[in-house]
Amino acid sequence: MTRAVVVHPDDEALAAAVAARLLTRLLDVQSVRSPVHLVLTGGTVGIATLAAVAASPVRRSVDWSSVHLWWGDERFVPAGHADRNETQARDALVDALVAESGLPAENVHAVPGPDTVGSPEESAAAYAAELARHADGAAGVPVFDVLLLGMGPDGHVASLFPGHEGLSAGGTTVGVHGSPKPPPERVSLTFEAINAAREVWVVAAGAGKAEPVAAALSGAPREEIPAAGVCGTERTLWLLDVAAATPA
Ligand SMILES: O=C(O)[C@H](O)[C@@H](O)[C@H](O)[C@H](O)COP(=O)(O)O
Repeated sequence: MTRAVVVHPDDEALAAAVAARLLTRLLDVQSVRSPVHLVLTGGTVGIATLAAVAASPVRRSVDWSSVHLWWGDERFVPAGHADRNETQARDALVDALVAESGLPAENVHAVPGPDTVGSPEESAAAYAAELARHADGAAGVPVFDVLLLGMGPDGHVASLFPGHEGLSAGGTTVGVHGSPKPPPERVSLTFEAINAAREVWVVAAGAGKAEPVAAALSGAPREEIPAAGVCGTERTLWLLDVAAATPA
């Protein structure tokens, strides 16, 4: 497994570069295997990256008919709610891929919300079952080709927060309560599921991320800095802007 850190001038350049890197990676993977499994993230930079993919002419080079989209975490709010990572991803890119680029609607694997299940735990169980239905590795999830993660100022990734019960959860998914980042109820992939990905890309921008970035890269305990606990089986990329890469 290799790890690399790539730094960009600012958040706009970062989102554009991650989009270009992602599209190129999808093309490279599709030249050797199919289907491709991509895990999306919420957050400012995560969604900006999807918007940059939508704006790129290279988007037309990808065979979206054999791509599956998943989420690393989801807020436990109803389908269509503005706070859902899915809603923001659909608005930025996903609905256009379904309407115009041949992405099958059934390949968009949304995490169930309170409009269809009764609790974050029920949602986590349903999402785990969907992941298992597409599993091709021993981990009970598809072997994700790229798993995108934003990172919070406390070092959280997905909805794995410092000191929270999700950090030690077994299995592939976990229901989260009392999230310090609103909304409080969420569903998240576990470290086990995240680290089954071939490539994990942590994307972070802004001075507020510099301290957890430095801590994660210097080996902080994942209980304190969850971002320190993510690792792709083949590669881990830290894709940053200068502000996030510059410790105070
Ligand atoms: O559901 C969420 O909120 C996201 O999945 C979360 O993990 C996000 O990626 C980070 O909090 C970074 O968000 P920003 O890029 O907006 O700081």
